[in-house]
Amino acid sequence: MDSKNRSLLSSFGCAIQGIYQAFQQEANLRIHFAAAALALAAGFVFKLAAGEWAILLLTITLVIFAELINTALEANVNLATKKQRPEAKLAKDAAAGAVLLTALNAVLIGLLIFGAKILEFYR
Ligand SMILES: Nc1ncnc2c1ncn2[C@@H]1O[C@H](COP(=O)(O)OP(=O)(O)OP(=O)(O)O)[C@@H](O)[C@H]1O
Repeated sequence: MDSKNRSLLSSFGCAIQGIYQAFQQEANLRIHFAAAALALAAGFVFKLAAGEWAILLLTITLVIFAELINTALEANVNLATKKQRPEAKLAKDAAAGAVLLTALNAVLIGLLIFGAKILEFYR
């Protein structure tokens, strides 16, 4: 294997390791993965259409993406300073706000996709 392919493979390995480490350390990320698993299972139960699957997968990816960026940013801030700094607070709170927005969006998308189907199921 040439060095370019090896470094591509090792970058991929680092990325997977990053997701795994964040999963181990961040309770919120575990909650997002659990919610994603539930939503995917519900998708199979309710036999979603292709367009609905696309929106659901995009929504799940967006939440997990935001939580991973939030984790990376938190680690970076903690590395940069151990002191209480307004800039550190802004960085952490803005990143947490980004996660909150994606999570609220996910709840709305979940209601739009599954709300009517669940009501129909119980009718
Ligand atoms: N160095 C700092 N300077 C000023 N405020 C900080 C600093 N570190 C953290 N904070 C504030 O304290 C809050 C909690 O910080 P913490 O590092 O525990 O992260 P968190 O947002 O609780 O994330 P998690 O629970 O996922 O680790 C932050 O949202 C921020 O408002």
